[in-house]
Amino acid sequence: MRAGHATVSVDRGKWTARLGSAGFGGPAREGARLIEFQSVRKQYPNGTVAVEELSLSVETGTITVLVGPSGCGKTTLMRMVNRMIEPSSGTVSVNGTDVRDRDPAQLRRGIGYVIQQAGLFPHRTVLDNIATVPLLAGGTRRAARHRAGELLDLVGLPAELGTRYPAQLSGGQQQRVGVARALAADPPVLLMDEPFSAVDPVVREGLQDELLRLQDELGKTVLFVTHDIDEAVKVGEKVAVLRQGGHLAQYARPDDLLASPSDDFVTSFVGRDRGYRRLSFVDAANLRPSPVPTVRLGGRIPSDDRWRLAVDEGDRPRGWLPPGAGSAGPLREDELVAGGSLHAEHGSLRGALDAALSAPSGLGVVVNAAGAAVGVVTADEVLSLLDGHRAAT
Ligand SMILES: Nc1ncnc2c1ncn2[C@@H]1O[C@H](COP(=O)(O)OP(=O)(O)OP(=O)(O)O)[C@@H](O)[C@H]1O
Repeated sequence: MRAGHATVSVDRGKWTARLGSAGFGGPAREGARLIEFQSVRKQYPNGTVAVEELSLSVETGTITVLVGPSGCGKTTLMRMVNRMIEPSSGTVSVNGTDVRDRDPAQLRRGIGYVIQQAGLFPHRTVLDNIATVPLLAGGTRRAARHRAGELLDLVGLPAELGTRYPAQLSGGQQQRVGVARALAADPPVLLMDEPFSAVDPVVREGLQDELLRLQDELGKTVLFVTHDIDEAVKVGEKVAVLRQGGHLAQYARPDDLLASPSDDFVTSFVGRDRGYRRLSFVDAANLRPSPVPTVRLGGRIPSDDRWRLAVDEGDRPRGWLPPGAGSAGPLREDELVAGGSLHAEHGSLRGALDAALSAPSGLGVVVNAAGAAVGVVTADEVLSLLDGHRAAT
C-alpha cells in the first residue's frame, strides 16, 4: 500500500449527488436501505434451491458481506441485484425500485461488478480496460482515458502500469485494476464476488486495507461475497452468515457475530479463536504506553540488565538489544534480536496484544503515524484493559 497516497477529486457529496444520474430514481438518503431482498427464493431448473425465503437490507454507504460455506447461495443472491439471475419469487429492490422494473443495461450502469481473478480483457491495456465503461456510456476516448488515469491512482497503482497488458501485472495489481474498472462509471453500488481469493494472503490483506481506505473516501454501498470469515469480519460493517440451502443464519455487526453467534452452525463457522479475534473491535485508546529505554543504531551500547529498543534516527524501531548484550559499539543492526509486530497508536487491542506477545522482550512497541516508537505495553496491561471493557458492556 502506498503511504501518503494522492487522491483524485471525488468526495462523498459528489458521489451521492450522482446517484440520481446513475438511474436509481433520486439521491439516496443517509441511513437508507439501498438494496433490499424481500422473501427471495431461487430454485434452479434442476430443482436445486439455492436461496430460500431470504430477507435482508443493505444500508446505503456500507460494506455488507455475505459469508458462508461453498454452495450456500452467496453468488446466486448477489447476482439477483444486477439481474444476472432472476429470483423464482420475492423481490429485490435497489433504492426503492424493484429491479424487475428496470432495464438490465441501465440498471448495471449503476452497479459495479468485481469478480475473482479480475476478469480483465487480455488484449486491452490496463487504461483501456478501465476506460471501457466510460466509453460505452458515450464519453470521448480522451475523457475516458483521463478518468482511467485518475482511477489507477485512486486504487494505488502507478501511472506507468497503464500501458501494460493484464498478463504483465501481478495478481494483486490485476485485482486493483478490476476494482478501478468497476468504479469507472461512478456506480453507487459495488458487487464484489470473492474479489481477493485468487491472491496470496499477504497481498490479500493489502487489498482488504485498500478497499477500506477507498470506502472511507467514496462511501459506496458494497455487497461483498467471501467464504473466509476473517475477511468478512475485517471488511464488513454488517455480515450475513448463510448456510446451505440459502438460509440466513445470522445478520449482525462483526463484533456481535463474534460475541454472540446465534446457533451452533454460526459458532462453528466463526471458529474457535473468536474471543481473540473480537479484540479487533475493541479500541486501544485507553492504553497508556510506558517509556522504554532505547539505544540508537550506530550509538554506544551501554551494558545493563534490561531489554533496550534499538531505534534509527527517526526513532523508528529496528529491533531489540537483549539484557547484558553490551559491546564496544557502534551498534550495528546485525547485533539486534528481531522485533515483533508493531502496534499503531489508536489501533485495536488485538494489535496491541499481538505486539506484546510477539516481542522477544514481552514489550509491545507502540508507534505513531510517522512510525516512531512512543512507548511499550505488556500483555497484562492489554488484558486488564479488556477486563474494564467487558465490565462496561
Ligand atoms: N445454474 C445453476 N443450475 C443449477 N444449480 C445451480 C446453478 N448455479 C448454482 N447452482 C447451485 O446452487 C447452489 C448455490 O450456488 P452459489 O454459486 O450461489 O453458491 P456460493 O455460496 O456462491 O458457492 P461458492 O462459495 O462455492 O461460490 C449450489 O448448490 C450450486 O450448485
